[in-house]
Amino acid sequence: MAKQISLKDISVIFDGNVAVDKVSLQVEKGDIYGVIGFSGAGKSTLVRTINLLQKPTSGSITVTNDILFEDGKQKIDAKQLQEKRRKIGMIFQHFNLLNEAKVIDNVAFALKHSQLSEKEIHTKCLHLLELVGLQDKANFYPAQLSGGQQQRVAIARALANDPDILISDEATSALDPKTTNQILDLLYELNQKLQLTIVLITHEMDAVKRIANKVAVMEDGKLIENGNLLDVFLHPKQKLTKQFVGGALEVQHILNTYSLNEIAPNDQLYQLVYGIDDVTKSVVADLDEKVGTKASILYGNVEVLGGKLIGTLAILLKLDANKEQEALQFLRDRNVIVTKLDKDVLRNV
Ligand SMILES: Nc1ncnc2c1ncn2[C@@H]1O[C@H](COP(=O)(O)OP(=O)(O)OP(=O)(O)O)[C@@H](O)[C@H]1O
Repeated sequence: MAKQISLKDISVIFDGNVAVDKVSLQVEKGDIYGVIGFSGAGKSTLVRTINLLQKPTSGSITVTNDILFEDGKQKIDAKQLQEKRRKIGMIFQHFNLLNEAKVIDNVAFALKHSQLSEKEIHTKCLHLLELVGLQDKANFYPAQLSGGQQQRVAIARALANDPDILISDEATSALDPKTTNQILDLLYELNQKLQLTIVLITHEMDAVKRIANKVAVMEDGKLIENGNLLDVFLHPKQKLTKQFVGGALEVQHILNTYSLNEIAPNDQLYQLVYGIDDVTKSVVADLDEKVGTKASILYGNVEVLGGKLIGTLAILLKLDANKEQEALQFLRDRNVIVTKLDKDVLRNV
């Protein structure tokens, strides 16, 4: 796959505060690359360097074979940068539409510098509105549309210059869950139909899980983990990543609802994450049968990730140390990712 975006050792420092700390990221053509992290992690700042809306303090940026920034300097002139930016569409949380302009004029706005005739612009805008499912809303004003529809207008506008890349900066954060999924599905459809590379900034793992093929996790300006979605999901290395995958926050919330104080000091809580290939097999039933445990299931969930079924369980094991090791080995031999859940940490979540 061709490299579309290459960020190398990018740092962004604001008045001595390091917002992005030596981050390197490679995005290939056709990727939907999720960039996830809590508020203030540096996601927006990093991604805004791709089109130099934010100049890095150091590092290099290459987009579709052109070096935009290197050795502390911009490497293309203002006109080239303008052209480059047109090939990088952006959508935002608050849509950023012109409220006094009709939907079609909002889309046409992005083409005001193009060589197209007025008629060609009109035809193109109608086509773009059709692409996002809003062909019947061309003459409406933004205020007459729902949030989801307004975001569709913003997507049509972002696609007006036939970009290779679309940056989505928390584009679904202001939308309800159903509309969020509809917008995510639209982005996926556009990715497939137009071979559009998408960089998806979000704080919601569900958004990443729904459409991304790759994911990068950011914390305190650093990229702490990245890779193929399934690899990261099944083998999370960092504590924060473990929290994001497997609905860990939800697991913790549910576990907290149990009376964990009643659990004996030697009883252990584990989170199990595993691929489900054979629906007739139960990993916990096998564990009980083969190792002689009596695992108690406190939480269970199955979801589809990259087309694969992934199960997440939280179980309680009452075992002596030897037996516990045997149980854990049994699970690991079956490619189950086992994470010990700290009861004290849980109480504090
Ligand atoms: N223009 C700026 N001037 C000074 N500090 C900034 C500027 N932009 C961002 N920062 C700081 O950089 C850090 C990273 O912010 P950034 O917006 O990139 O994080 P984020 O992960 O995208 O979070 P959010 O989802 O809340 O936007 C924050 O501490 C923020 O206050």
